[in-house]
Amino acid sequence: MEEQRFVIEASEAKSMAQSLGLTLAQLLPTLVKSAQPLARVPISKFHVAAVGVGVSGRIFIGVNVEFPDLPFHHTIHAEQFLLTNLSLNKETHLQYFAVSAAPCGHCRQFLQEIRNASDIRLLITSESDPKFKSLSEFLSHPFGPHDLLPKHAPLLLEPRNNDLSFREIETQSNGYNESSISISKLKVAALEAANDSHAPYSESPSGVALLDSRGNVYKGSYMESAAYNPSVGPVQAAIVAFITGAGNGGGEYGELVEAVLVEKDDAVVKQEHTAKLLLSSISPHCRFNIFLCISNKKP
Ligand SMILES: O=c1ccn([C@H]2C[C@H](O)[C@@H](CO)O2)c(=O)[nH]1
Ligand SMILES: [Zn+2]
Repeated sequence: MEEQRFVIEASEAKSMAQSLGLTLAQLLPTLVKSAQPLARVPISKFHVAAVGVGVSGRIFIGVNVEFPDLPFHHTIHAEQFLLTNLSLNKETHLQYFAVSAAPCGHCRQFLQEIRNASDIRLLITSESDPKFKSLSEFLSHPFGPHDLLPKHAPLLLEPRNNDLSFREIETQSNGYNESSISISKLKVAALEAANDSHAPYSESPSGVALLDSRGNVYKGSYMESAAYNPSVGPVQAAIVAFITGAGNGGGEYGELVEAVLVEKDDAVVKQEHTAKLLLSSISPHCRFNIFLCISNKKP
């Protein structure tokens, strides 16, 4: 039960709503306050929670996560956390969400990565008369995937396979002896995450897998924004997986002991240095490994 705090199964969500005489959408704002303490906000102390419902009827929670000692752009906004949580759980569309404060411009932009984003409905619980309104009311004249991609290209949350693999003969690692089982396991997980990565703008998908001291693996896929800057890095995505999966949201980053990043050898956007920086800051003893992959997609 504790482990379910960032995802509520559809049947449970439905019975919660029914017992309160509410629709699923109406239930969302009632869950925001209890989610706010899950935010990790050592810098601002400003707890943001976003609670959304997907097409499956499952409810997902997102909170903001800040990293002291690093520049602000590493921060994960609650809305980005929410979308990462949906993506990790293979939820293909976000319908409604309630959030404790008005989404910033950067989050309004990141939400554009979802198909028919303007129809997503959102409610701000801190308003005096909170009501669901369409995202298009918060961001008119949007710039988004439709400006850059072919119409039928898979968007964020939609199934994809980037068709990445390792070369037959391993050519590159950081020199670390790859004999350990944990590294091979992480390598497979990080490649899966890279194959799920939403990186149509740079065509530089990447994935990270993290191992904690209890042997649990957490995967994270890089997710790009058409406007570039609001993108979510693969380490950030894996941290979301760690926070949501590490039991009651209380996992300490110091429990992370091993990390594997997989990215393309000819990527124009490279994660290596940023990933290393973020990981070494939050868990100084976490070993970092990088493995390069190739794309089997025909140009
Ligand atoms: O849309 C927003 C705006 C801000 N924040 C977070 C970022 C930072 O942690 C804190 C203060 O800006 O609130 C969000 O999570 N979502
Ligand atoms: Zn934001």
